[in-house]
Amino acid sequence: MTPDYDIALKVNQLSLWYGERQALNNIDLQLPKNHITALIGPSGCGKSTLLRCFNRMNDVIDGSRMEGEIWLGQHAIMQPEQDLAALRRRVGMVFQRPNPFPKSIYENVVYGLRLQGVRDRRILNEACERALRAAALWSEVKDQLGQNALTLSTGQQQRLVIARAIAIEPEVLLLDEPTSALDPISTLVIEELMTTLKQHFTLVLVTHNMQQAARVSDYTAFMHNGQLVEFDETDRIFTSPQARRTEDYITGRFG
Ligand SMILES: Nc1ncnc2c1ncn2[C@@H]1O[C@H](COP(=O)(O)OP(=O)(O)OP(=O)(O)O)[C@@H](O)[C@H]1O
Repeated sequence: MTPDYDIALKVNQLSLWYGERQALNNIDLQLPKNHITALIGPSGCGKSTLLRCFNRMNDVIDGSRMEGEIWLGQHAIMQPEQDLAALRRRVGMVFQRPNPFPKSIYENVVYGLRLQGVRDRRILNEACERALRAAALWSEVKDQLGQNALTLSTGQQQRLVIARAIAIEPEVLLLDEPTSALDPISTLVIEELMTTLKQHFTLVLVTHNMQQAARVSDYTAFMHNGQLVEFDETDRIFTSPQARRTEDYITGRFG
């Protein structure tokens, strides 16, 4: 069946092994453009592994091996000759713990543009402001752009890292438990931010927090033992899941 939304990422029969251990088992999935998809499931089910496939981060893990296809738009990203730097310009990533560079706020945000060879100060300044505004951080830091990023609070650092990721205008933003190191207020700020960012980007969110998945995501994929058990609109996953395993998980019977 053809879905009634545009597809940003398409996964066909994807399997992944770490050595002998199979971590992903024959995943088929289509992630809608300009929406937030949450990946949920019990610890060790393969959420982060699947997320890391989308920018080929698993490549650096010794002994990992993948089969299947992933399409970013019209572009197959699994070929050995894939330029990984080019892929990661199109697919940005934010981790559990904010990881700003020990540089100024400004230099953190324009880092990716500088790597691309952008030298024009006016272009860098505009991109910096645009990204910080989009990351809901501009009003807090606009008078201290030269300050070391490590002096910001953890919640501000996470928004800075998001600004750094979106400054180079990727198509997809991968978020691996982006609020698990944050207090409840900073968590809410990031959740609101995610819902505004989807106007411009496709977001994929790994979260342990089912309330968070229910609050912010449009679609939810429930994984178990390396399999994709169910993918649907978030409301349907949480109100009328089709699979018994999904129901057991969301009602707290396991995981
Ligand atoms: N670098 C690695 N080397 C070997 N095995 C790994 C590696 N990373 C993950 N695994 C294994 O792959 C399986 C899936 O792990 P993954 O981290 O993707 O799950 P997860 O659902 O994100 O878990 P969690 O919610 O605890 O973060 C687990 O059995 C894990 O032990």
